[in-house]
Amino acid sequence: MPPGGARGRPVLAGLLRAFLRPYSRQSGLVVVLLAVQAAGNLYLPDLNADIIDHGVVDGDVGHILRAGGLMLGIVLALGAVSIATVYVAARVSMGAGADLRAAVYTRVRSFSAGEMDRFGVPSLITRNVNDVQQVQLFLMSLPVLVVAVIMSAGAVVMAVRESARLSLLLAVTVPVLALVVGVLLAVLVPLARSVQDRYDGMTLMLREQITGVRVIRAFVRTDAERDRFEEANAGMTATMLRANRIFAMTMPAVLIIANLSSVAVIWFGGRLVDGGAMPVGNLTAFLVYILQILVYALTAVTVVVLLPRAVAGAERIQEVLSTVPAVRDPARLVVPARVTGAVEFRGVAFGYPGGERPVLSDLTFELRPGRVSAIIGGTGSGKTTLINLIPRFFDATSGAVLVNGTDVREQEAEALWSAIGLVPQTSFLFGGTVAGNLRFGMPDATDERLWQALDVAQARDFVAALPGGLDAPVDQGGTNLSGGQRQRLSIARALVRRPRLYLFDDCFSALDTATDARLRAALRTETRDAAVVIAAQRVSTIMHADQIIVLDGGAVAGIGTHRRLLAGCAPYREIVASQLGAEAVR
Ligand SMILES: Nc1ncnc2c1ncn2[C@@H]1O[C@H](COP(=O)(O)OP(=O)(O)OP(=O)(O)O)[C@@H](O)[C@H]1O
Repeated sequence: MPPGGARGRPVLAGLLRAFLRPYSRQSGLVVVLLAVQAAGNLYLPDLNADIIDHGVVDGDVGHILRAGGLMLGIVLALGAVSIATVYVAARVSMGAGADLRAAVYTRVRSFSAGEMDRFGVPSLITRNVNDVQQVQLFLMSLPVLVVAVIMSAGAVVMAVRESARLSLLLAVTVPVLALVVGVLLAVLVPLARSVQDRYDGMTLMLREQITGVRVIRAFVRTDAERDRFEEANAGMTATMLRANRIFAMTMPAVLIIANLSSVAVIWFGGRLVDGGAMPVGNLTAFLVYILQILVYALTAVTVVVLLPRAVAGAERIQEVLSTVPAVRDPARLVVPARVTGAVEFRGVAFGYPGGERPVLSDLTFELRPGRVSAIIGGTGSGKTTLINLIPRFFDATSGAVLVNGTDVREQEAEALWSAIGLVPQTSFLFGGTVAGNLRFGMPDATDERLWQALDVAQARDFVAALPGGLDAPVDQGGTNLSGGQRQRLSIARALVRRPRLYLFDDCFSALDTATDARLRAALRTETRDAAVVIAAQRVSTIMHADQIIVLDGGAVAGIGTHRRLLAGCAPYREIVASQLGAEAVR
């Protein structure tokens, strides 16, 4: 069902109800203040009629001054009430909007890699920023809608009070107005929804084009991509223009109805006044009420037009809020007796959600503390997937992964992660300084500790050469550093924490062979008591490991030392021969 359909509106209403609940007292106050404003505004024309009928017509200057003074007092009081309303309403909508954003953020933070993949990062950002803003915008204009409804209904009542006979005119005006507004909305609502969809598409395209700008240039696709953008931009402009053109017709349409109604009121009202059936003051008041009905109907339209985008936003937000992360802490936590860094895979199989075939199958092995274990395999053989099962980024489809002798599914995630030093395949640095990045997992680490970690990661020289050294600035994503420098800082960041279990996911590939060798030699001493797991494609990186696990198509093809595997594992021999030459396998 499209956004804004029968399912969409309850989603928006439900979301508003839930997030306005903590502000129910302030919201109640806003409604009361709005009602006071409406009552005052409805009373003013009546008071004006009184001045005309009993002051002007009777020539009673005292009455005019008294009623005029009262009018002035009411107008001033209404001004004060209006300021108070805006203040409280703004606090409610800003507060509820902030809570909504925080709720989406907290939920996204609890997502496992599976949910992240399902939504996609750009979409999660748009939902947290743009969609929340749409809902907030609607929330901010809700008081206008409330006023419009109270005022229109009140003006009808007051008009009938002024003259029941003349009110028969309303039987014509109101349906005509309803028809015009109905037609406008029927055209505008789908257009507004289409603007929202195009806006989404445009955001996605821009994100892709800006992120991939180097690839676009390298493949000489600049013109083609510009055309794609211009086409989308023109489409969006055309839709918005159409919506605005129709919206622009609203004002003249309502004005025509207003003017025709005024003529009719004066025509028929004049006759009633002439015949003595209606005082002239009531006629003026009646005119004002009719105009109020029309003006507030117009205001309501401007708010209702925001509805489709808010509904679409609410649906997308609700989708995030109602997604339960597949990886969660268990109800009963098991705390491992000892944190040793030991890892055990027991008959583990894994398939990505929606994937046809399992990516890993029947994995059984141990990764022991004090030893370097390597995982080697061709591209796509499942090395990263295997590593990701250890910190429980995904859960095994069958079998069990044990860390520190306990199933990872039974442990508290934060406790599990604090025992692990992970260096991902693609290093990621945060905007800030070198020291800020290194202290990411251990905020109170001393400078000495940072330099020690940089030493092991073979990064001391380049950091020392940076202006500012440890305080040298790092751009978001580490874009002001080379791939190898990023990689080494990312390794140092893991070392600073001195965890019991290191997971190096193919992170030595950006280093030249000599640096790679020096780094691994230094690592040996630094990580003496910890369990070290290195996933790699390069044989030279892992050949000296205590234990090498050969992955082939997601299954274990052999486990052993370099020497033993050369003797008895054909897939390993193939890998070695392809990288080091036939000589190496003789
Ligand atoms: N998020 C994902 N969703 C679906 N399938 C995935 C996902 N990530 C990886 N795969 C698939 O799982 C398989 C194993 O991928 P994985 O990244 O674990 O391999 P790898 O051995 O680390 O490869 P490389 O050395 O190229 O990094 C591949 O066939 C890949 O297409």
